[in-house]
Amino acid sequence: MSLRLNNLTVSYQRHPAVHHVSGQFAPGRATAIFGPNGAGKSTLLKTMMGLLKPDSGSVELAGFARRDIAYLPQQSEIDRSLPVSVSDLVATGLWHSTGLFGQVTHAGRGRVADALAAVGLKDFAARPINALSSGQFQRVLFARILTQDARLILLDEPFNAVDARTTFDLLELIRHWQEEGRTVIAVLHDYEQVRAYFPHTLLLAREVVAWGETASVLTDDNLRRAAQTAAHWQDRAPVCTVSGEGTA
Ligand SMILES: Nc1ncnc2c1ncn2[C@@H]1O[C@H](COP(=O)(O)OP(=O)(O)OP(=O)(O)O)[C@@H](O)[C@H]1O
Repeated sequence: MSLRLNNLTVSYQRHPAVHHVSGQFAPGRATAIFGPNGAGKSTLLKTMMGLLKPDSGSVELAGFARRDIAYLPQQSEIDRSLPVSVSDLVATGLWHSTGLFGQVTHAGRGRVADALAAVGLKDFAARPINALSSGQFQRVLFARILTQDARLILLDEPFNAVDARTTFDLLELIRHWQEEGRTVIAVLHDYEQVRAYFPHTLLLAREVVAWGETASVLTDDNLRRAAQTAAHWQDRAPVCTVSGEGTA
């Protein structure tokens, strides 16, 4: 199983947000995508998920089917007003096996209960999702990933507006996922979290600044280069010569 980016360029109105990015994610490990604001991190994740179309280059998913991939967007992009319960939402992680309108089986209900227990929300199954705190809601979304049994897990700033205890518990879950050989790719802003839980890092500033083992990537020199690159393009983002619009 591997996930490789081949010379990937993704633009909005021809302004590249991700520019000629190539490399391979470490299989069965956790990689952090780290970089300044506007560096293209979310754009890259959405492109890997197939939500944005690249102008050029490709995302090569060898050995992963679509059903193996879980994607957690930023909480701000999720509509929580739907009148569904915690267990209903977690059960949507089973839709690959149940079909969109299929009945959840007894075994499926057991998986939902196990997933809720694993994220510390055993007694929350019947709670409406709009009656949860940000931290509790993030636990529910991680439980959904557990029921899906995803092999490739993409997380966009999963700990934004999440309390310290929940962050710690979910980071431990990410550690456990690696022990199970799952590939985790997460956009993060917290340097200490990256160093403690993510053996690999892609430092992105529209282009790859560095990509490899976290200790060798997050050096003062590389971080300075990433900040300088960001300052440069924010003044005047160039129009890429590659034609096409990024939005799928
Ligand atoms: N829908 C869009 N339409 C036009 N431009 C966009 C759109 N989404 C993002 N951009 C621009 O693309 C660039 C990369 O944005 P992206 O959200 O991928 O960065 P990021 O690294 O995730 O940023 P942050 O850390 O601030 O969340 C930014 O300049 C942003 O303004």
